[in-house]
Amino acid sequence: MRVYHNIDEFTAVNNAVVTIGTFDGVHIGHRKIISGIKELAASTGGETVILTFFPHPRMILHPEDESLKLITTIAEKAGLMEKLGVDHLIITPFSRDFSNQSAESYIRDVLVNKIGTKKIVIGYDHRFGKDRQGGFEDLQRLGPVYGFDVVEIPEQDINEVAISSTRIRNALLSGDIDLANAFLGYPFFITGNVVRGDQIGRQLGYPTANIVIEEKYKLVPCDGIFAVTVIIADQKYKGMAYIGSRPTVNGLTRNIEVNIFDFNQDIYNQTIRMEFHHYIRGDVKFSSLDGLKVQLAQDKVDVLNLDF
Ligand SMILES: Cc1cc2nc3c(=O)[nH]c(=O)nc-3n(C[C@H](O)[C@H](O)[C@H](O)COP(=O)(O)O)c2cc1C
Ligand SMILES: Nc1ncnc2c1ncn2[C@@H]1O[C@H](COP(=O)(O)OP(=O)(O)O)[C@@H](O)[C@H]1O
Repeated sequence: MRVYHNIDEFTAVNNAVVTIGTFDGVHIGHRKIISGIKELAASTGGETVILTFFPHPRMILHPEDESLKLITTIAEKAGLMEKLGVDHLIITPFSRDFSNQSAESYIRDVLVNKIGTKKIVIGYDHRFGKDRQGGFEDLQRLGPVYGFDVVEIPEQDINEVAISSTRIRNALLSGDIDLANAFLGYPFFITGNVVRGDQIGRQLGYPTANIVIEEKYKLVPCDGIFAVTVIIADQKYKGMAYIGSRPTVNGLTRNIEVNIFDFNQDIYNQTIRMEFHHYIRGDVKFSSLDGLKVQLAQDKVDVLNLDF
């Protein structure tokens, strides 16, 4: 898959089969659309093109506002699309110039001349161009003029897609990992760097790698303990993860930590990926570190008893 960070880097391809959207999570609804464009491309000898937008205008206009949370970072989204076999991913920032184009010039200059669109798969409610004046009707009207077909994604499918992105976010925020993963079609994951903590973990007999996620807009599940797999340098390990403020040791920051099973390596400063499989329990303030230690032994038993 080729990734373009600006639409100007893209040179038109033959028989481009295009879709446009945010695709947060690249979940089962999105996968249906992506397999749709892949089939269309395969039957016409064409190439698949996804046009997505990043950063979100709110991130540029209000960088201090951290309320916007996404299931996937832009890099994770690109990775998932690559795995699905998408040929081209164009990531355009929501610039003023871009959003000030008229609907007709967007269709002519971007979709037709820049991308070479021969088929566009789009929701009935997709809006584009200045003041969101353009829509499905404009594409249908101008398709014959510029030589492309418009394929509508039915209302029911759009609603499903929208519902599942919101439902996945809500499921992750309420600890329903099983539901989130069922909608995603793969285990929810985070990607981050391992940093130093207070080094209490190793004294407890449970060293925990502290993970820091660079992208502030990445959604982190609710506080609690989770059964996870950790991917370090292409190797997979099972483990138990903790998200919370460590009330037992009067922690001041909200941490993401993981005790990795059957593992004993220094991984400070490494980038790791952690996949969430099941929610185990909520965060608890223990009256002593010994109390926490007893619970950690039980958590490990509980995690190892699960199928994942
Ligand atoms: C599986 C797991 C469960 C945990 N549960 C709790 C908990 O219920 N309450 C709590 O205060 N801390 C909990 N912790 C966090 C520990 O307090 C933390 O790992 C310890 O303070 C070590 O911190 P350090 O990595 O900074 O050394 C848990 C950690 C793990 C790995
Ligand atoms: N099984 C393991 N699980 C997690 N981290 C481990 C493990 N074995 C060794 N480590 C290393 O030890 C570190 C965690 O030890 P810990 O005492 O909790 O220190 P810190 O407070 O700095 O996280 C990890 O960042 C990693 O480099």
